[in-house]
Amino acid sequence: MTANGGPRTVSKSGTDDAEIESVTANDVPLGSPRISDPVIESRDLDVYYGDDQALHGINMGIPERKVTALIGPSGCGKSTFLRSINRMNDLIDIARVDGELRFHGKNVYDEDVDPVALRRKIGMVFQKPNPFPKSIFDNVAYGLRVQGKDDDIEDQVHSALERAALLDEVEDQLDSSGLDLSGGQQQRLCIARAIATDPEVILMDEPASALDPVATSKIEDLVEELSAQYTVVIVTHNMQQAARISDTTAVFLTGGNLVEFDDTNKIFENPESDRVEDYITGKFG
Ligand SMILES: Nc1ncnc2c1ncn2[C@@H]1O[C@H](COP(=O)(O)OP(=O)(O)OP(=O)(O)O)[C@@H](O)[C@H]1O
Repeated sequence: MTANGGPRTVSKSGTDDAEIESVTANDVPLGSPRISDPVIESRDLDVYYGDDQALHGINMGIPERKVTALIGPSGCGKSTFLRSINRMNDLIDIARVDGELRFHGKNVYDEDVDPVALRRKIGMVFQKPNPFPKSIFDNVAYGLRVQGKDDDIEDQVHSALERAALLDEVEDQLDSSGLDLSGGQQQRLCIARAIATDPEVILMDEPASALDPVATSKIEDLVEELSAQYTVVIVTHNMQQAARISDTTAVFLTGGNLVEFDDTNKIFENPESDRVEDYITGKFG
């Protein structure tokens, strides 16, 4: 489990000036592995809800085709950061973003970026499975039809269900309602829906927190498999889950600060920050 380019430690005390210079943003979290060509990069990202600042100067590069976990205590801004990646915060009237969030080097907050087109490239799966009240087939076909990509739709739906590790269980009931599936199956259906239109990035906000242990384990296996093809960014409250499935881990702490970001093994075995160590070992949070 290594980030692209391997784990490279840059401490805030500044032992490697060249490395710090290469980060044009003002401040980097502890750790900060060198990631060549990150698919997503936040630079001095601040997010406000009205007068309240939820995120402070987040600087982070997310490696391509890896699983990056966002962890930290409740209210520290994990979901806010996740939503800032595909501009879902635009849907919250009082939310405001400063700084940059780059996707392949382009700031997604530039005026010429269409958030709907952006969300086709950066899909999202939510905490509570939210299939449409339609058949299993139509759930997966929905985005393809909206985008006019309905050639070979049968094949595309089958392929998405297969990649979401659901096809074997639903092959004979594609016309049944998606709402009749179990919670775990519904979540995999939502993942199939998200990947059917072939995004590059999948954002997941605690996708297994509403599921039982067996369904959770299936989602975890699936997340690892998906990272062969997609960049996955996942918010989780479950530290064992982050340790099991992610390659890199970002630790946010109370107040909306990204304190440490590194190779997952490093975060869990030998974090730089005492506060992160206290959090990981369950002393608070
Ligand atoms: N829609 C909103 N309107 C106003 N404030 C919000 C909104 N969403 C989040 N916040 C505030 O922003 C801060 C960060 O919340 P966020 O949900 O991003 O944290 P989180 O780390 O994901 O929390 P949790 O683990 O509990 O889901 C919190 O103080 C929260 O109250």
